[in-house]
Parts: sequence; C-alpha cells; structure tokens
Amino acid sequence: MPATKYQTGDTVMGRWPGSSLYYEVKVLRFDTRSHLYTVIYKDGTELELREQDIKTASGFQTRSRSRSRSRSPGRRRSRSRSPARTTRRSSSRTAAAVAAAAITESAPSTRRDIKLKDTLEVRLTQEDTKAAENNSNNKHEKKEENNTASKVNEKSEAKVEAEPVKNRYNLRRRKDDGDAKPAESQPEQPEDKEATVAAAPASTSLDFGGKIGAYFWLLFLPAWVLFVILQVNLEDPSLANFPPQLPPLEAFWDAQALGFVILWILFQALLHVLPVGKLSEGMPLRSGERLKYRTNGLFAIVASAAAVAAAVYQGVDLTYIHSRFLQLATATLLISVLLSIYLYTRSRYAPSDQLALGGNSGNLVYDFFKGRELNPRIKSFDLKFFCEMRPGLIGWCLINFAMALAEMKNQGLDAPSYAMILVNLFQLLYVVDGLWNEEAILTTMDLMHDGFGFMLAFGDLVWVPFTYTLQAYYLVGHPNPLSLPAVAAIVILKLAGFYIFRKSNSEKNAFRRNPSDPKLSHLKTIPTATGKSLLVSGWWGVVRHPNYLGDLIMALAWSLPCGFNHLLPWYYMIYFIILLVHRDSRDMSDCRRKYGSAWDKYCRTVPYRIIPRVY
Ligand SMILES: NC(=O)C1=CN([C@@H]2O[C@H](COP(=O)(O)OP(=O)(O)OC[C@H]3O[C@@H](n4cnc5c(N)ncnc54)[C@H](OP(=O)(O)O)[C@@H]3O)[C@@H](O)[C@H]2O)C=CC1
Ligand SMILES: CC(C)CCC[C@@H](C)[C@H]1CC=C2C3=C(CC[C@@]21C)[C@@]1(C)CC[C@H](O)C(C)(C)[C@@H]1CC3
Repeated sequence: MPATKYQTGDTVMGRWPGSSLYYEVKVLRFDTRSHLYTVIYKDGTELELREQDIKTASGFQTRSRSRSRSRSPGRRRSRSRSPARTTRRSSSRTAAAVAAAAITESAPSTRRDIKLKDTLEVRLTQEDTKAAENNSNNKHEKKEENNTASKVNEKSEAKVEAEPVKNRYNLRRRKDDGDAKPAESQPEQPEDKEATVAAAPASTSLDFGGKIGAYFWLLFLPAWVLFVILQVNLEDPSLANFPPQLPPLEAFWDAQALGFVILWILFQALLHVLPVGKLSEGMPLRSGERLKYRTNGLFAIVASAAAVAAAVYQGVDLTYIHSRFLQLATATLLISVLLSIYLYTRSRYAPSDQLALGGNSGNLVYDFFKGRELNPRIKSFDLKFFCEMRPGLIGWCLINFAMALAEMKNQGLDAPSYAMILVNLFQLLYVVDGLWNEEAILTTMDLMHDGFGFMLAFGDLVWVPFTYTLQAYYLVGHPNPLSLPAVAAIVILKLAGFYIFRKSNSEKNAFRRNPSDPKLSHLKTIPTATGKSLLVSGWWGVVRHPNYLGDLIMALAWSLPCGFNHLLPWYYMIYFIILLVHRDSRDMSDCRRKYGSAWDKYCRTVPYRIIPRVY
C-alpha cells in the first residue's frame, strides 16, 4: 500500500452506505487506481469506501451502553442489532441488514450526547461505466418474500462482483470476493461501541439554481402570486394585457384581513392539538428516532366546515374572501416571511444532526429559502407538518367555497355553475383524501427530506391557498357553460387520475410502513444496501412516479371546466408539470445517492419516469 492516510490492518470508523452511521471497520487494502479503501465490518461484510467516508475512531464519541439503556425502547432494541452483535445472534444476518436495523431502530439516548468532530458526507461516485448494463440482468431482482426489507442477495451480489462492473458505485458489499473473513472469525466488538449518528453534512450540490436561484425565487414567487391575483381580476386576463395595471400600494394592505388570517391559523392550530385522532409515527430519522404526529386532519376539516357553516348561518358574508383576496394574500405572505425568519433563526441553534441534508449550504439566502431544520417543533407541535396539512390546505377549500358564493352573487345565480361545482368537488376530494390519508404524508419527500424554510412555509401558506384556487376565482368573473356529456367526460378523467394517484401512494406508503404486509407479498422488489427495498412491480413498476401521473391527470380535470378562452386557469397544470418534473429529478438524484447501483437497476427495470412510453 502506498503512503495513504490509513494502512492495512488499521481499525477505523467506516460510514455505512446511504446512512449517517459509522461502524468500526478494519482496513484491508487500498486501491491506487480507484483510490478506494476496502474495509471489512465486524460481520465480515466488505465495502469499498472513499477516504472521506472513513474516520479515525478518535473523532467519535460513542454512546455508552449504560446511557442508552435507560432511554427509549427503540434504542434498547437497537443494541442487539448492530453489526458488532450479529456474529453472536445470527451469522446469516448481513451488515446491510443490521445497519438498516440500526438506522431504523436506534434512537439516540439524547441528541446532546452525540458529538462529532467532523462533518461528513458520503457521495456515491460512479467509477467506470461500462458493465453495469451487462450486469443488469436482474440478478438482484427476485420475488422477495417481503418478510424483511433488509435482505441482501449475497449470491447474486457475488456474481456481479465477479464481472467487470461498469456502473459501479464505490460503496458496495464485497463479502464474496474470496478474501473476506467469515463473520464468525471476527473479534466481537465491545458492546458499548455502537453506531454514531453523523451531523448533517454541508450541502454542496444545490437545487433551485443554487445561491443566485434562491435570490430569484425569493423575489419571484411572492411577486407571481400577487401578479396572478391581479390578472384574474381582469375582464380579459390574457397575455395581451400584460402587465396588469398596478394598484396603489395601500390597496395591498388591510389590517382586518391580517386579523382573519391569524384567527384562521390559530383556529387550525387549536384543532390540531386537540387530543382527537391517532398519533402516527414518522419514518425513522437519521438518528433512528421516530417522531410522533397527531393525524387528525379529517376531524380538522369537518370541524372547520361546521365552524364555517355556523358563521354563514350567523350572517357572515364569505364573499369577503373574494373581494379582499389580494389583501388576504398579502397578509398571509407577511406571516410566511415572519415564520421563515423564525425558522431560519431557530435553525442556527438546532443541533446539526437535526438539519436537513439539502438546506445546509452555509449561504444565508439559500438556506433561508430551502430550509435548514428538518422537523422544527415547539414541544410536540410540528410546524412543517401543521403548515403543510392544515391552514393552507383547508383554507383552499374554504376559498373555493367562497368563490362559489361569489359566483352566485355576481352572476345572479340560484346555484353555482356546473364548472364551479366540478372545480369545488374535485379539489375538495383531493384535500379530503390528503387529510384522510394524512399518515401517508409522512413518507413523502417534504416530510422526510426537505428542511422547513421559506419555500415550504410560503408554499404551504400562500402558494397553495392563493394560486390553487385560481380556477374557482376565474369562474366567478368568466362563466364557462358545460354540456352534460362534457361534465361526464371530465368526471371520468378525474376519477381515473384519482384512482392512479391514491392506489400508487397507498401502495408505497403501505410498503414503507410494513414491507412484510401480506397484501403486498405478490409484489417484486429490489433489495438495496441500506436495507430498504424498492418496489419494481405493481404501480411502481409501471413508471417511477405513478403518483405524479395520477396527480397530473387530476390537474387536467381541474382546468378543463374553465374552458380554453384564457391561459390563466391552465396555470396550475403548467406549473404542476414543471414542479413534478423538477421534483422527479430531485428525487432521482436523492435516490441514486441513497441506493446506488440498486437505484440504477430500478431505473433500468422501470425506464419511464412519469408517463409510460413518453417520459
Ligand atoms: N398538489 C401538489 O401541489 C403536490 C402534490 N404532490 C403529491 O404528493 C405526493 C407525494 O409526492 P413526493 O413526496 O414528491 O414523492 P413520493 O411520494 O413519490 O416519494 C418519493 C420517495 O418514495 C420512495 N420511493 C421511490 N421509488 C420507490 C419504489 N420503487 N419503491 C418504494 N419506494 C420508493 C423514495 O423514498 P424512500 O426510499 O426514502 O422511502 C422516494 O424518495 C404525490 O402523489 C405527489 O403527486 C407533490 C407535490 C406537490
Ligand atoms: C412555492 C414553490 C414553487 C412550490 C411549493 C410546493 C408546495 C406548494 C407543495 C410541495 C408539496 C406539496 C404537497 C401538497 C400541497 C402542495 C405542496 C405543499 C399536498 C399536501 C396536497 C394534498 C395531497 O393529497 C398531498 C399528497 C397530501 C400533497 C403532499 C405534497
């Protein structure tokens, strides 16, 4: 071995692929060509690691057994699962399995007792690239029994290794290379040495156009909301009338509107904290901890509907929402900015293992926009979950309803138009479904991966209620009579989209929550080194984002009732295509980073992203 940082035989800490956990490993050799260290874990699993994925043991303070024992049950479970202990429990258990178990089951005794001297990041770098295609003949792919998400097909892995690998990632198992020592022959690791949770690494690859992009979006997004609101008020909201005449500045502001918005948010917060409904567990965090969420969204929307009905009965004129839309939007924008400032400020004091992987670039503007802290909470009140699922989402339905009343008032109708009814019912179904399946949000990107900053605070509180309602707003001033066959066709389209959306989201959510669910046992999966598997049949075998496909079909059904006279009611459809294509590519790179070659294999097996045979 040439002069390298670590020498053959050194005992060091190696990062487990796709996780922030470190285990004690022994250096076996260094490859001068690839600059990779081959290391062996206590259970005999061999991996190739980059130098930056290895640290000296002195850089860590591991948790002591006595401390961990006294804390959470999850933590107690994890003790028996670390690679260090597998040799005694079961020699057939792979490091992949045990690491996954450690990742998913260990909760830190306390965040404060985890200290890292370094901030680390694992990057799955593609080495060379020719052979993966040849090796792609589904060696991992098998009809898993679904009895565990953490199986690693050792035999097929060995075959892959035996051939020249082209699309290979540098963090991979090498147990069957021949010179790996059997797990049983490894010395037992002391029981008080356990995996250590890494701090969030500094974000280096930045989304949304990076730092410059963040400036742009911070200015553009609020301006866009105000712009479309001004546009939709025009008799002819066409591009020919761009830009709309700007009203005087004071027209944007109304203290009463601010008061109503604050009341609405407080009312939703009150409903959220009431001890009604179930407490659901989120997905395991990097630390292994699982947060609890009160998922009483359905109760919240029913209670809100009752409160609104009571208010209308008492003579409250909801068309105020239509006439003061601009002022309500401005007030909510102000609240979202203040909330984002609070979120950014508190994130400066948050322990670094609680930061999101993407919003920790060190650049104030970018981090403010993207969000630093993953799950900011005030006691057990989760701000991100609340904002995403309550004031804006339920507010969306309230606004739509107010638009229906405004349409009747403005056009002198006894009942809302067909188009208005369709838009109201379709979007109500979407929101109620989201609240009914509220638990499923816990396995989405926003909740699992994104920090909570301006993007989501503004998105949840302003963007959703004030731009997703544009179709209903448009119909108030721009009637579009629909024939019954047209109504029927649009309803069928909506139901088809909804079916795809709901089935695919539920399938993934059920699989992530319980991979051994007997109802899913017919599905094919690909195991990954993190212990989680990927679905490759069922809905997730049709395209890589079947839920986006269903959502897009629904979006089409929301715009069609508004006709083709103007582009404005099609705004949601256009925005949504851009949003979902971008989310898909963000998710692709996240998953590639997490799952490495298993993800590539999934992409080869399921080549289309959102629309079968098209995209
Ligand atoms: N109306 C709106 O404005 C918006 C609606 N949405 C909707 O919200 C829903 C959630 O969307 P979003 O959070 O973007 O993404 P997904 O719900 O699709 O979540 C993506 C995650 O699912 C997991 N996953 C991906 N492929 C597989 C597979 N083959 N098998 C098992 N797990 C897999 C991965 O996470 P891991 O492996 O880590 O579990 C991946 O990161 C969608 O229905 C979307 O349409 C989204 C954005 C805006
Ligand atoms: C301001 C930016 C340009 C974009 C911000 C994006 C947000 C508005 C969306 C990100 C993901 C969302 C989801 C829903 C609403 C929009 C945002 C917040 C969702 C709650 C809508 C209802 C669905 O049933 C859902 C699946 C629960 C959605 C989850 C994602």
